[in-house]
Amino acid sequence: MSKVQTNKSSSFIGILSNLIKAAGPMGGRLRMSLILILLSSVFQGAAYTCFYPIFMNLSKGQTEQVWFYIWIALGFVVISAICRWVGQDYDYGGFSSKAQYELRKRQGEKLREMPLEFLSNKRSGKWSAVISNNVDEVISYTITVSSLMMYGIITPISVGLMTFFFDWKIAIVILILFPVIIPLYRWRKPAYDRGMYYLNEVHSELNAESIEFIQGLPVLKASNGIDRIVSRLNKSIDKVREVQIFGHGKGSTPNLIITSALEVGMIVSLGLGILFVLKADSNMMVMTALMIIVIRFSELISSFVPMTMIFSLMEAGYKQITAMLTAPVLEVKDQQAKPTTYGIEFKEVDFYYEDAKDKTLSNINLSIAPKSIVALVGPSGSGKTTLARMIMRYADCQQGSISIGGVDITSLTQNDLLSMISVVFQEVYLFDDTIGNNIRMAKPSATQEEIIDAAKRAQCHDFINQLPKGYDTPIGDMGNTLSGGERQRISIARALLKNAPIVILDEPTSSLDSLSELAVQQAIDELVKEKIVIIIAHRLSTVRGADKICVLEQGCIVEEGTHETLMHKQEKYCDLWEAEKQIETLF
Ligand SMILES: Nc1ncnc2c1ncn2[C@@H]1O[C@H](COP(=O)(O)OP(=O)(O)OP(=O)(O)O)[C@@H](O)[C@H]1O
Repeated sequence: MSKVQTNKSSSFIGILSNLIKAAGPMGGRLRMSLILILLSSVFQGAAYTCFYPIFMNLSKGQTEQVWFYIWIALGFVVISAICRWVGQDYDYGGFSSKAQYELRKRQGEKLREMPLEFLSNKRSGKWSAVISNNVDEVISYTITVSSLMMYGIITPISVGLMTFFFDWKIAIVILILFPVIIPLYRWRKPAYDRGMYYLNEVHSELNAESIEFIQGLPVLKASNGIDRIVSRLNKSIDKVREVQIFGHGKGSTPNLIITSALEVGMIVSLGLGILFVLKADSNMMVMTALMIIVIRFSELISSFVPMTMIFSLMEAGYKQITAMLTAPVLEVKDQQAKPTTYGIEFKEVDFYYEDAKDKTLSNINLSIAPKSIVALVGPSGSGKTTLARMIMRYADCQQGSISIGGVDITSLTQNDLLSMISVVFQEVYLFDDTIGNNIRMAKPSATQEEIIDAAKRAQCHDFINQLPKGYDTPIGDMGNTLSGGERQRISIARALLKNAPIVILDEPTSSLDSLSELAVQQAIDELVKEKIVIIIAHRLSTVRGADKICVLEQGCIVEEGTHETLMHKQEKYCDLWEAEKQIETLF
């Protein structure tokens, strides 16, 4: 995730303008709602200000004037209420939900454009937190929080300013409060922002760890590896606790200081008011009105302080959303049409993962002829999977180029590029849908006959037919009753339906028993007919017949050729082959 500026704090107006930006196409409606709520708080202030003439005229016994100002006050209250109702229509009129919907759609599109490298396990937890939690924080509460803040600050300021019409000394007494609150608020805001930013970060991390933990639970239980992951999860939970304790410690004291300063300020206001009355500089009735107003303000202003922290939380969420929406995407440079031939060419390719210290692939030069089978072999971590992923533009290489049919893959749209490639992974992901729809995913327009044909060729038609609802059986209803081999054959049926000219096989049979392996191998044989095949293999015996075998070591291709030529050379490949034979004789 790109770095978020934690040191730069926005002003109140700056945050509002960011929230308006986050609302996207609903931003105009939000701006109007905020203006209406601002007007509502000003008219509320005007209604309070009417207390002065009401009380002044009451003391003079001028009943008509009293009624006149009561009606004016009522008028202001009604206007204030109308502005508030229309303003809050942003929430109850469904605009806020629409803004969330649009923002999440924008994020979904962004995810599609991001390099797959950005969607690795660790980050997917972060992105899921941004899409679910941050969008909710930033959009759902904008009106509620902004209203409380405006009524807490704009209403008292308006009363203070309007009081000048009646008694300038009392007006100054009211406005004295604000030079106290505003610097205190400005002093604390960067710390609140930082606290909320870190809270956001540790929540995202916790989200990522929880997802990984839940998804990996069956494997973890089986492999006795649960303690290690639980300790990672616990570490994330501890971090959240630490940040919360730190935040509460840092936040509570200044909050208490601000709230106490306000209370003292109000008592000072009243004291000064009484002093003016005693010195006969001010009217007793103006003083009575001031007391009512100040008591009412204490409620309004006290809600302002906690709201500032929620505002910081919203700002932190906004920064995460912005970081996501501005994350780098896979750009299509000099867009070109999809090629008609599919030979693959790596030219002097260097690649390193964002967080890696060394190159993962170094100076890769590789030609894969149309309709040929190329096997990638080598020790674990040598870069086989990374090399194969580069063909799908998992991420862009930092040096060199990769082309298909003479067209640089960076000149192809993602749809065009991915339409040419089928991948069969070791781990099969089946979506929470019916078996038929899981196969159809590869070609949404496919007819039922095409799906059945693909399933037959992938050796899975018979077991699907035996299920109570056949192809309409929901995957979710089956729990874990599908075997690894059956899941793998469904994924091969998907690839067969897609009928892409390039097939990448990422050790699809390595975790299967020999019976399943045989069925899956038959399905693979059907899939790879007349295709370019790139196969990542641990067991050399499975790729003996490949047209080209590339041996990788520390990100470099150190040998390439057929099985026979490499055996003849008696170097790296030959050593790996001999080692494999020795292991086989042990079992
Ligand atoms: N998403 C990633 N971010 C950072 N480093 C990664 C990532 N994926 C792989 N690596 C690192 O890149 C190197 C090559 O990994 P890769 O998976 O390509 O090797 P491999 O030969 O396919 O290994 P294996 O046979 O164990 O699957 C390893 O050091 C690995 O830790």
